[in-house]
Amino acid sequence: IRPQGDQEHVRNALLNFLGKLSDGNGIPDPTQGWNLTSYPCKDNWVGIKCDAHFTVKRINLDHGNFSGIFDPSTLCSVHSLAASLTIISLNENTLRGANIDELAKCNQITGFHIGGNQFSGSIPEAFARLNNLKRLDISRNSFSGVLPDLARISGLTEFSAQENQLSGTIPNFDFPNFNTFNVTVNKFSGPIPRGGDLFDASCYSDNPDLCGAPLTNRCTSLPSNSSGGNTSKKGLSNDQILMYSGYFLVGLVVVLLIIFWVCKNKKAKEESYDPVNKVVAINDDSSLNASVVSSEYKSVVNKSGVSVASAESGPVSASLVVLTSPEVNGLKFDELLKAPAELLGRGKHGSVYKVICQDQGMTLAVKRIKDWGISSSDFRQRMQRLDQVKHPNVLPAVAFYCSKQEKLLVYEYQPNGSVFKLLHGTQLNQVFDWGSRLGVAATIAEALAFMHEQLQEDGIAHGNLKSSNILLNKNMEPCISEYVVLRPLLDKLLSIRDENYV
Ligand SMILES: Nc1ncnc2c1ncn2[C@@H]1O[C@H](COP(=O)(O)OP(=O)(O)OP(=O)(O)O)[C@@H](O)[C@H]1O
Repeated sequence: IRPQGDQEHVRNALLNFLGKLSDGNGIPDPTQGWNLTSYPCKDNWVGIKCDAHFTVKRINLDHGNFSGIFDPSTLCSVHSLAASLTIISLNENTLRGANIDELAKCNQITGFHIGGNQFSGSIPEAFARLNNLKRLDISRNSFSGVLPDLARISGLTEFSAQENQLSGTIPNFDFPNFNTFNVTVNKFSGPIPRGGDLFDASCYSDNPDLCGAPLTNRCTSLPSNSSGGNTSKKGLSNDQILMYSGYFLVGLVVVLLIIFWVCKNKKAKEESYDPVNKVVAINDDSSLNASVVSSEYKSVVNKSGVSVASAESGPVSASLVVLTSPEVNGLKFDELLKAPAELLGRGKHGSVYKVICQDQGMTLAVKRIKDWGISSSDFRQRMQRLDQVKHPNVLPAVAFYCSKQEKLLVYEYQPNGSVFKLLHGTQLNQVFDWGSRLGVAATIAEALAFMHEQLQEDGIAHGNLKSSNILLNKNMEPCISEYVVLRPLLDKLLSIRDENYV
């Protein structure tokens, strides 16, 4: 049995509800209850059905001659009523509606019957939240607009909506569950959903734009969603659309993660690329073909991101540095390094490769220096200092690469061999008489004197002057090559002495 206070609340709510329903006139016959001197369950108000605990379960005021307003908020905002009411039946009155969406608060409702009234406007979305609804009768009113997705209410077995002005598509109801279905005389359009043919064509008649079984007019195209129907073009419910969108988003995230992972790995691989090993491999196996050599050089350039630069660009840490040289200005260095290469020879201090750049019409000689005990910064400083000192008989480096383990020097290729080859007769058809030899010696001595004078303060000497490092340029002029490749012998002796002393 409900406490007195609660019953008073319920009584007040019902009287409020009736007041609006009857437009303030109440129930004409006082013997029917509905007054402040009695209680709805205890005194058996007309139209009220309660259970054994005096809880209001049903309100049935069909044919009550009511012409006011049905406002569900008067009932459903009272917690105990909202939790107990299962049926509201107001058929065959002349009622209009207000706050109809508030009915969703009475979520125990299993039957809502307002057939034969004057309700108008659209059916609120909130109706689709009446999860316990089994029977819905909104027939013979003036409802318009599209239906909410009532197909979400899984237990629905009766839907009577005939003689309204409803439009849009018919929700994808679970027709096999239904025992009553009627949407005649409306403005529904599109195909009758799957299973809808369980009901006769008479249940669909007078909807000119409806098509498909059980109607005789066939659907010619996919249903249009422009009228705002609650199903998608392919008959997907909102839930399904939401679900597929979720799958799509998860898929997208996975794909993006994979792309991110692949890119990261690629970058890590590029960063961990060690040109030394490749060069060593070439050095260890002279039968390796030229393209291997060139690809190694290419990766050096790619890694550094440096192409031909002017002298002002200066050194780039652990990367290829292009020094000034009129011959290579404007030449793209990566293109140059893509070119085929061939091993020219191995000396005591490293190997030299001939690299042919056909596009630019240039041929270069690249020397990889082996085991040179000099720091990268020292090497870089020497190269840059040397670049400032020019002599026509000293072959300038056009570029260098410098990392902790690796040092490369790039020169213009000199086509006429070395003084060593002239002296030892390996070059045929070359006459190297004493006059020419003295001329070469004088030229080299002069060039050397110039370099020593210029670089005196820097303490930079050639350190490895010999006939194989005196090359003959295209004019058969002798040029000192590989200046600065080695520290001067004196430096070496001093460092050996220091090491022993320590
Ligand atoms: N710029 C160049 N143009 C043409 N040939 C070159 C050039 N630089 C070097 N060479 C040739 O490449 C070959 C190998 O040179 P490399 O300097 O490695 O040998 P090396 O002088 O005998 O030894 P090292 O200088 O290491 O003591 C030599 O025959 C040399 O004349």
